[in-house]
Parts: sequence; structure tokens; C-alpha cells
Amino acid sequence: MTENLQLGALLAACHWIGQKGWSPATGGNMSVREGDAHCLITESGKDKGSLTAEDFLLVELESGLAPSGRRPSAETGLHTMLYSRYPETGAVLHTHSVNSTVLSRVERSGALVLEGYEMQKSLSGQTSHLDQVVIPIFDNGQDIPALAQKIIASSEHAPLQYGFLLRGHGLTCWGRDVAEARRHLEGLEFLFQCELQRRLLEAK
Ligand SMILES: CSCCC(=O)C(=O)COP(=O)(O)O
Ligand SMILES: [Zn+2]
Repeated sequence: MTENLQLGALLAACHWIGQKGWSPATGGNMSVREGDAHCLITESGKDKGSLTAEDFLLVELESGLAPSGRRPSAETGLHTMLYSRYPETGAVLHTHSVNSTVLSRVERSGALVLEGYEMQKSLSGQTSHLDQVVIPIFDNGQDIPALAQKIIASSEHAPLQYGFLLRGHGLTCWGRDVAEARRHLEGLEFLFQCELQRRLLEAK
């Protein structure tokens, strides 16, 4: 297999995510596309803040299996769903920050609507704080194929953009490459922190 040029960038992103405290314990999983039919994804159960290149497994998008026989992330099905449905997706980052975990519970509806923030423009295609950024929230579940099916069904009428939240669980976001996925993660995390603080202050 030829070297995946995005793997170094993904490794650096994982270390940065760990330093930010967005993947405590063994939380989170990260991947990059490897051609049309595969991705490289983190092995299940690793501390994502201290990974090495050997901790990424080649996985078939169609089966979700690693030909090596090692165990890829328990949430591989959400990554393969994104790569399969959105061919422009080049990297996927899933994190467990406090803000995404809390906000996805505080917001009881099926979406977090962000508006009025200049930092919305950190998301590709966003040009004004006056527009709405809608981040869907799906109820968490341990049956990943069923969860992926629910997300696919929702995306039929509301195409996915940037990321989605799993309630009480965390954020999954993506981009055309690792740099874009990382910018979306940092932008969304900033927006989540602002939104949580705004709600706290305005509730008083
Ligand atoms: C304490 S982490 C629970 C599982 C999870 O949500 C996660 O993101 C990590 O799972 P993986 O199999 O990718 O290590
Ligand atoms: Zn998770």
C-alpha cells in the first residue's frame, strides 16, 4: 500500500484533540479516506491523544471490516457511512468534549441552531453571522448500523453538512481533508462553548 499523505496530518490532529481534552479516556475516533473503497481508522479502545501510525487500521467501506483482523473503532459504521454517501469527504473526526456532550442534552429538539456568531464563517460555505448553521442531534444508541440508518434517513430531507451531534455522546465532523475537518472541529467547539455560556447567562 502506498503511504497515505493525510495520515501524518491526522496523527497531529489526534494529538491536538487529546491536548484540548476533547477525547478523554479512550473516547473519540478519527479516520481518513484511502481511495474509493477504504479508509484508515483508529483501532478500538486506544487513547486517541497518544496514537502512533500503527494504531490506524485499513477498513473496507462496504463491509466495515479490517482485512488485518484487528478491531477497528466501534463507531466505524458512522465513518464509512459518511465516506460512502459523501464522496467529497476526506477525513472524519469524532470527539467527546464536555461542551458537545452537555449541549446535545440541554437542547431537547432534533437540532442545534447556531446564529449570530462571526465564527460560523469557520465552516466552509458560511459567509455571514446572519445565516443559520443547523447541526442535527440524533439520540445516542449502541446499535451503530441502526444509528447510521437513522442518520441516512434524516439526511434524505436535510443533507448533512460539517457535523452532527449524538445526544450525551459527542460530535462527529468532517471535511474534504484533515485540515478542513480540523477547522470545522475547532470552529464548532468554539460555537458550542459560546452557545452554552449564552444559554447559562440568559437563563439567570
Ligand atoms: C469511553 S469511549 C466509548 C466508545 C466511544 O464512544 C468512542 O468514541 C470510542 O470508541 P472506539 O471503539 O473508537 O475506541
Ligand atoms: Zn464516541
